[in-house]
Amino acid sequence: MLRYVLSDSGHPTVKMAAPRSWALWSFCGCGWSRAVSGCRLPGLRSSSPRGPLGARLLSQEKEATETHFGFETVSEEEKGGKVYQVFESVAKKYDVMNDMMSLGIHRVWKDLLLWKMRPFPGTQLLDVAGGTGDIAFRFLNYVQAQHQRKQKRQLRAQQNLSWEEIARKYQNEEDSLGGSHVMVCDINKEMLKIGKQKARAQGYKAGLAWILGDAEELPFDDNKFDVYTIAFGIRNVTHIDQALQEAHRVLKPGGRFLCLEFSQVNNPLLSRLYDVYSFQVIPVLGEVIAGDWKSYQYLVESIRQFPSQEEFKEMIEDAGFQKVTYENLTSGIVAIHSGFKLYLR
Ligand SMILES: COc1cc(O)cc(C/C=C(\C)CC/C=C(\C)CC/C=C(\C)CC/C=C(\C)CC/C=C(\C)CC/C=C(\C)CC/C=C(\C)CC/C=C(\C)CC/C=C(\C)CCC=C(C)C)c1O
Ligand SMILES: C[S@@+](CC[C@H](N)C(=O)[O-])C[C@H]1O[C@@H](n2cnc3c(N)ncnc32)[C@H](O)[C@@H]1O
Repeated sequence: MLRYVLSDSGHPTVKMAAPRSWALWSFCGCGWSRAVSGCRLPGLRSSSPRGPLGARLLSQEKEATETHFGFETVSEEEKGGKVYQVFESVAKKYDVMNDMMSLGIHRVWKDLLLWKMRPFPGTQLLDVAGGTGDIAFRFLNYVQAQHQRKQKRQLRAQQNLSWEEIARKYQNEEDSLGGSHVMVCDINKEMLKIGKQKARAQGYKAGLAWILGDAEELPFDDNKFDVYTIAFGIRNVTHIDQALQEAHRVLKPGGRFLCLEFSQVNNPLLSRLYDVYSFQVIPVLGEVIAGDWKSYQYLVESIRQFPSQEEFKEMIEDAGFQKVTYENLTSGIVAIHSGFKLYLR
C-alpha cells in the first residue's frame, strides 16, 4: 500500500462540514423525483447560547436536531435508537438477506473493497460498523494467503534446506498473519454476536477482535490504525461528518480511509429497474425471509437519502482527508470512496 506524503506546499485543514442535504422523494410509478429538498446548517453541538444571537442559534439548533430515518423526519436523538432496533431485528437474517437482495453480488463488492485495500503484512485495520464480520473475514483471508505466498517464495529460494530446517521455519512462524490485525467495531450487540458466532464456526481466532462502539465517538486513541473501513454502515450514522472526523483522528498519518456504500445509479434504465426492485421486491423479501418489512423499507429509503458520490467526496475532504477518489460498482448502485490522512514531510 502506497503511503503518500504532502509536499511542503499546502496542508490539510478541517473545514466546517458541508451542509447536509436532504430530499423527500415521490415515487409515481415511473420513477423517483425529488419532491422536496433542502439543506441544513451543520449540526450545532454547542451548549445553548443566550440573547438574540442565542435565539437564532437555538432555532438553528432545533432545525439542526431534525434528521431523516429513511423518508421519515425524526429528531437526531431518535434516529440512533431506531437504527439500533433495525439491526437488532434483522441480525439473525442479515447475511442470508444480503445474498437474496443483491443476488449474491454484495460478495463481489466486498471482495473488490479488499482488492482495492491491498493490505500489506502487519496492517492494523479498523472495520467500523463491521456487523457480522464480512470485511474482517475477507481481510484475514487476504493477509493469510499473502503470508503463505511469501513463505513459499522464501522456502523455494532456500531449496537446499534440510527437511528439519524447513519444518523448523514453519514451526517458528508463530504469526501466520504477518502481524496483521483487524478490530471490528459496531454499535449493535446483536450484530456483533452473530459475527462472533460466524468467526467461531469458520475457525477465525488470531488477528481478530470485536468491540462495541459508536462511529461518531470511537473508543480508540489518535493515530492508531493503518486502514479504516466502513461498509454499508455510514448511511445509518446520524452525524456523518462526525464519523468522518473520527475516522481521520484514529488513522495513522499516511493511513487510508475506505468506504463501501450505496450511491447514485448513473444509468437511467437501470435506475428505474433498481427503483422498482428496491421498493416492490426488497421489502417483500424482508417480510418473507426476515419477517420485517419495515426494516427493509428503511434500507431502500435510506439508500435514496444518502449523498451522491460527489457530495460524499466533499464531506470526506471536509473531514481532512486528501487524495479523495471514488469508484462506481454496478453502475453506481454502490461506490467505494477512498481517502488518505496525509502527513507533512
Ligand atoms: C436494514 O438494513 C440492512 C439490512 C440488511 O440485511 C442488509 C443491509 C446492507 C445491504 C446489502 C449489503 C445489500 C442490499 C442489496 C440491495 C439494496 C439490492 C442491490 C441490488 C442489486 C445488486 C441488483 C440490482 C437489481 C436491479 C438492477 C433491478 C433488476 C432486478 C433483477 C435483475 C432481479 C429481479 C428479481 C426479481 C424481481 C425476482 C424477485 C427476487 C428474488 C426472489 C430474490 C432472488 C434471489 C436469489 C436468486 C438468490 C441469490 C443468492 C445468491 C446468488 C447466493 C450467492 C451465494 C454464493 C455465491 C455462495 C442493510 O443496510
Ligand atoms: C448494513 S450493516 C453493515 C455490516 C457490515 N459492514 C457488512 O458490510 O456486512 C450496518 C451496520 O452498521 C452498524 N451501525 C449503525 N450505526 C452505527 C454507528 N453509529 N456506529 C457503529 N456502527 C453502526 C449497525 O449496527 C450494522 O451492524
